[in-house]
Amino acid sequence: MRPHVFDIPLTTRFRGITRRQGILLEGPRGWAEWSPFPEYDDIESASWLCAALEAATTDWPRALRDEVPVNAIVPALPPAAAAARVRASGCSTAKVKVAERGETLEDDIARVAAVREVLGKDGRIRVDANGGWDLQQAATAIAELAPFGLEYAEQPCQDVESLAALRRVLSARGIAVPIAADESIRRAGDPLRVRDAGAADIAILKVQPLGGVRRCLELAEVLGMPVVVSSALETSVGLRAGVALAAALPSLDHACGLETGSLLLDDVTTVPLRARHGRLPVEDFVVDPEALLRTRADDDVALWWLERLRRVAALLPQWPSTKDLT
Ligand SMILES: O=C(O)CCC(=O)C1=CC=C[C@@H](O)[C@@H]1C(=O)O
Ligand SMILES: [Mg+2]
Repeated sequence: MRPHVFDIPLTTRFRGITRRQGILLEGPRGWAEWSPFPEYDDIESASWLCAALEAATTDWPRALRDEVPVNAIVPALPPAAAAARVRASGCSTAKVKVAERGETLEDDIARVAAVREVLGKDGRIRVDANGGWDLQQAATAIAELAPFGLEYAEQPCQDVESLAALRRVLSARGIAVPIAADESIRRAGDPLRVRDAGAADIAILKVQPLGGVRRCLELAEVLGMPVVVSSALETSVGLRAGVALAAALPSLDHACGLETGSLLLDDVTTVPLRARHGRLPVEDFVVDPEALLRTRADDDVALWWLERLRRVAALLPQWPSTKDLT
């Protein structure tokens, strides 16, 4: 499997980064993406590599649908830019980033209000705080945002105990905003703690961090709560795995967070996975050799990623052979 290191600028800053980098690998069953965020250590990055191995060496589980609904993704932008993004997406659900460092609750309210204006009363809005609030701040912020109509609040606080406490506080105050867990599942030693602690109503599942499509299908079953399939900000190669998961889930009641291809300035397939009328097709892709050239990382970046891949592959007993990685 010859690795291709890619480096693609983002259209706008997202989760503190302005470029997306990673490795594409072509295996016997197709192309796979490995793109753990740069600050993740080797152990955490190993489950991302299990997901790539699955994509490269197996076929996707049987698809139960031929397209999947997606949400528009709204980074921490000023209200007018947030509104423009949602309008351009064609989606009737939007996920709005809130609790961004350096911003205030007023910024969040203005952004959510602008998105509600575009979507009208029938559109759905979910917010994602990435654990940026403590319990008190979360209770206040969700109470202020609830009148705009929230489908759910994703990872309002960092730890499982605070999420569980927040659910109790909201329910005692009669605020009917469901809580979704993202980092508390994908970055947790035990992803089932969220269920056992009563910390969430909805589970966010991301294929790469959770080790593959099949692993996510198993997790969805044992978690026993509605799931939302979401991306890890991948190229179309990585997004395809998310689509495969969304297509194979027995029930899919929520739009998926797989519209993030629109945040990349370039992509690697002949037809990039982009939403049309708020949906993505469940279709295979063709990698474009010219796009591979265009998106190729410079030597320093490539060396860093190849070295990282060698170290992390050495942690996986099932990895075919390190000499295949040159
Ligand atoms: O869920 C979506 O609509 C898009 C994906 C998304 O928001 C994220 C992808 C990758 C990293 C994260 O910071 C972020 C998230 O927290 O969900
Ligand atoms: Mg999230």
